[in-house]
Amino acid sequence: MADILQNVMDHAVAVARKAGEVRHPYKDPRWFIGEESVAAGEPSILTDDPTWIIDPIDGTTNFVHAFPFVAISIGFTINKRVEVGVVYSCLEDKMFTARRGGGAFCNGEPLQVSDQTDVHRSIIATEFGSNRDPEVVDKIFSSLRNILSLPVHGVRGAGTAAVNLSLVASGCVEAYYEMGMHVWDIAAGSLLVLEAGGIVMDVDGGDADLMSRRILAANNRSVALRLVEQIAPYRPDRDDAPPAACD
Ligand SMILES: O=P(O)(O)O[C@H]1[C@H](O)[C@@H](O)[C@H](O)[C@@H](O)[C@@H]1O
Ligand SMILES: [Mg+2]
Ligand SMILES: [Mg+2]
Repeated sequence: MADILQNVMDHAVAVARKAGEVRHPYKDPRWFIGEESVAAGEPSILTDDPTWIIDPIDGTTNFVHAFPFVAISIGFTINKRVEVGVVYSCLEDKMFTARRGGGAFCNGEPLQVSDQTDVHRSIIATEFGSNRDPEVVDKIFSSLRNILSLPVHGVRGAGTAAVNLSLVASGCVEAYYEMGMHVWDIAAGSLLVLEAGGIVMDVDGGDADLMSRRILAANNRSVALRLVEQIAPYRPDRDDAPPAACD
């Protein structure tokens, strides 16, 4: 694992030098999008530059309540594409790693998504999120009712987007969707799913967009598209939306 991260960091330095950059890729805030740095006022703009996208604790509510799923999520992008993803599920002691074109692994063992094509025999992961706006809550429950009524085998939520994505990559659930989470919740995990043979798209079936705060990750297209038909979509403010103007 240390080797993978070192290679990536070396790559980041090489890309920077090639571009004539003198910035240090591990220290310049423009090379990071982190939950805590953004909360502290740093920008949340994904550029073509090598960028680390970090969530130090994914599953904060779980952590506070000792609900045993908490993860560290580290993604690395170049040209806005995730090149490396690392999710460490702390209490399970599982280190999930993926490198674009290099497969996905859990503690060094290769991962493969489920081969189930029938949504009725699937488990779907999702989250309720933290938005209590009645219109949003209605959409969440509408999607849930539609999916439960398909019917599916079950609906689950680990309380962390990164772990939910690791569950798709591991073949434990067939799909995960959510609206309202952030880029640092999903950057690393989305590559785990792709490299384990799955797909990642928008909840309306369009192209995935890391900054859109919407994701549907699935083991295959047929399960994903059945879910697209059931999901009542809404559009949270994008992660790269300009800050609201002050009076
Ligand atoms: O625990 P954090 O890092 O805040 O991330 C969670 C996010 O805030 C919630 O909206 C989602 O539903 C969870 O899946 C995230 O993992
Ligand atoms: Mg998070
Ligand atoms: Mg967090």
